[in-house]
Amino acid sequence: MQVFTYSGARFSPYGDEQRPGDSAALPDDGDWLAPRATGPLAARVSLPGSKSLTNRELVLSALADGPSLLRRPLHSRDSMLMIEALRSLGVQIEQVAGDGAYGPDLRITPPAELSGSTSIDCGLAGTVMRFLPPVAALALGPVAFDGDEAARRRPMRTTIDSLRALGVDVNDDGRGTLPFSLWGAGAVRGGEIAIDASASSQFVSGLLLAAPRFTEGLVLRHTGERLPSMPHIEMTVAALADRGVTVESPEPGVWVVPSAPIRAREVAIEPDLSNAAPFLVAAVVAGGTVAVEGWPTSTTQVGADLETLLPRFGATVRREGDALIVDGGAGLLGGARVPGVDLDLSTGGELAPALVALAALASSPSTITGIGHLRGHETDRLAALAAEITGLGGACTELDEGLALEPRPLHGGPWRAHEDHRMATAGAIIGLAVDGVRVDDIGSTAKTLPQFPELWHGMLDQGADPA
Ligand SMILES: O=C(O)C1=C[C@@H](OP(=O)(O)O)[C@@H](O)[C@H](O)C1
Ligand SMILES: C=C(OP(=O)(O)O)C(=O)O
Repeated sequence: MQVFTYSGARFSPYGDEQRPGDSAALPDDGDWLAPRATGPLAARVSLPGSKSLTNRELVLSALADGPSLLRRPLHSRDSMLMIEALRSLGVQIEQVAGDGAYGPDLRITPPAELSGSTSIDCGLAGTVMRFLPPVAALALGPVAFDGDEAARRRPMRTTIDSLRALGVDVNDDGRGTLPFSLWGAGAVRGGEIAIDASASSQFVSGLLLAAPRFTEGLVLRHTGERLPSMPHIEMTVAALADRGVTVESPEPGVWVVPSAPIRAREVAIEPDLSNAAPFLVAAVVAGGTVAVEGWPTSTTQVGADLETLLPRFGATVRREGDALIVDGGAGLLGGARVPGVDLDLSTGGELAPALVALAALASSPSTITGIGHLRGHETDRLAALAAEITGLGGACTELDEGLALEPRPLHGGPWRAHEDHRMATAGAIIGLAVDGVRVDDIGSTAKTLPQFPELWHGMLDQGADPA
């Protein structure tokens, strides 16, 4: 069995070896020359597991009443960071042989008591920095949290304030970001607290995941004006329900979590539907079809919305067997008209970079709103998308809560990933249609999809027979 390593800032499931497919496209300066599409596609793509599901199930398994088994989990930098952090809190996590194409299954055995006196590297993973502090508060002893330089710019004040409101001893420098530390008392009493989760749904999810282990459970009230990414909160509530914990929501923005055992279970992780976005968008650009295999019939993943979003750009979408198939017809490259869109993406901000890249190639203007909170993602995604699209000759301007795009002919040039996996894949989308787009850090895709370069090349190599 292939040995997966969990070390190094740039995670690779291939250990120190170079990832297949990378070398051909890497010029001397280390940039990745995005491959052009040369004709309509006829591709089938199978993707690794969902980051959001994997990291939730890792946390719930660590807090459960016995050993759990995750089948076909994601193996990427974000899941590696979660695994290492949980191990350092005393959780046993072993790789066991499974039937997944992208690595082993995971058996997770919770300790009798979580142990503190450790430090946790959050990397750039929002799920690690927002989900683990409430878990660490259940451990005994000090736990320090830090991450990448870019992670120190992501909002954390709500996590810090909510822990304090729960009576946890937190030490920070008042900036509301990493690094900070807390002193776990071995238990959290719980009760009722109010938080402002307008900067990230992960503040809510992090508290809900640990709350069944609070002595009195939790009544959580969101007080801010907006609450992004609701499907991710629904995913958290559903994952808890599947483990025997019923979270009630008596009114919008209020969740009531009982103090209850979190059941151990075996769970199969669905493919990552947000990571399907660039592949499915490729069919709209290149024309022809891209099928993503293993598309769930029902899911809490917001990537499911691609089924209704991509037709707005002129594609047709169908299901065949277990696959979702996007048919781009002649495709933008074959002369099909790809209309711009007016979209509110407040529920699915994760999909924004791929859809903005497509909108930059569209033949009429687009406005994408409801995504102000993307300024606190891996990078300020609104500034980054506007800068990179403008750098290639496009017209993309920032709005208060979104982006406005006008059709312009694009030219090749550098595309900076800003350490953001979804910026890197957005550059790959534009590079399908524009010669000479060079992504500076394709390795950033290792955050949630280390196999991106070879899957992308593999998709393009499966072009339709011109006859
Ligand atoms: O809970 C989760 O797994 C996530 C929630 C969302 O965060 P925000 O609410 O901060 O956008 C999403 O964008 C992120 O990629 C994953
Ligand atoms: C915002 C994202 O990640 P994170 O889980 O680090 O918040 C993302 O993957 O688009």
